[in-house]
Amino acid sequence: MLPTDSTTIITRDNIQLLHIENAFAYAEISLFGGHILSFKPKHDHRERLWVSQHAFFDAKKPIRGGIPVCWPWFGPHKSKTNLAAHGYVRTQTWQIISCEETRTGTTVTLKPHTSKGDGFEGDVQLVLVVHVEQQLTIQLCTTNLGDTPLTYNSALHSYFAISDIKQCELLGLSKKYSDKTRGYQILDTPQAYKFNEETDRVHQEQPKTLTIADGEIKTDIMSSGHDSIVVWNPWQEKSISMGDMSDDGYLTMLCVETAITQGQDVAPNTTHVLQQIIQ
Ligand SMILES: O=P(O)(O)OC[C@H]1O[C@H](O)[C@H](O)[C@@H](O)[C@@H]1O
Repeated sequence: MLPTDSTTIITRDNIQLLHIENAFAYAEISLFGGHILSFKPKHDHRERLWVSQHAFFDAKKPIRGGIPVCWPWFGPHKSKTNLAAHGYVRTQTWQIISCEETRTGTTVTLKPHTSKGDGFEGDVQLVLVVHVEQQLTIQLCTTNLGDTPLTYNSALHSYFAISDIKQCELLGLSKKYSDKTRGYQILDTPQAYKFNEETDRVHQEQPKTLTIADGEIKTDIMSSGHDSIVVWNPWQEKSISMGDMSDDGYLTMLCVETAITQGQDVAPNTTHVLQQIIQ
C-alpha cells in the first residue's frame, strides 16, 4: 500500500510502524496488532497515549500500551482456558487497505491477517478505521458475512498517559461496577473516582463522555457501540511482576477501555461498529 503525503512506514525491531503527520495531528500505528501507539494533536502537542518503556516489539507478544485491539473475546476465553487473553488479532500483522487524505485529516483503514481463529465460530470481515484529525476516532467494524447470527466481545483497550495516577480523577461514571480485584463484587462507583490501589473494574454503563482530569489537563473519551467501560491500573505489585512494565510504570498510565463484555449480537449481512473518540 503506497503511503500518502502525510504517511511513512518505519521499522522498529520486528515491527512496521505507520507514522502519520498532517496539519492537525501526529499519530503512529503499529501494523502488528493494528495497534495505535501515539496520538498528539497539534493544537497542544500533548501525547494522549502511554506506551511502556519495556513494551515488547518482537511481533510475538502483545504491545503493552497504546490501544490494543481485543477481539473476538475480552479477557480470558469463556471455555478454552488455553487460549490467549483478549483474542487473537492483537498478535497478528495487519494490512493497510487504504490511506486517504481528507479535508480534516488522514483516514487509515486496516484489516488483520485473518479474522478466523481457534475459539471463535463466525465468518467475519474485521476492519479498523482510524481518523487522525484534531481528535482521534477509532472504529472497529465487525461485519457478519455468514448466514447465521454471531456474538462477539471486544475492547479498544486504550492506555492513557497521565502525569500522576494518585492525582488524577475519572469523571463520568456513576453507577455500579464489578470489581475483579474483589471476586467480582458489585460495588458503587466512588464519587470522586480516584485511584489508590490496583483497579480492574467493569462498569456496565454507557455515558457519552468520560473525562480524565489530570490536574488542570483534561482528556475527553467518547464511546459508542459498547456495553461497558473497563477501568484498569495494575498498581505497584503487578507492575513489578510484569516483564513489560517498569516497576513504577503504573504511576503514569490509566486504561479506560471502550468494551463489549456482555456479548454483542451481529445479524447476517450487518456491521457492528465499536467506536472510541479521544480529544
Ligand atoms: O495483560 P493483558 O492481557 O494485556 O491484560 C491487561 C488487563 O486488561 C483488562 O483491563 C483486564 O480487565 C485486566 O484484567 C487485564 O489484566
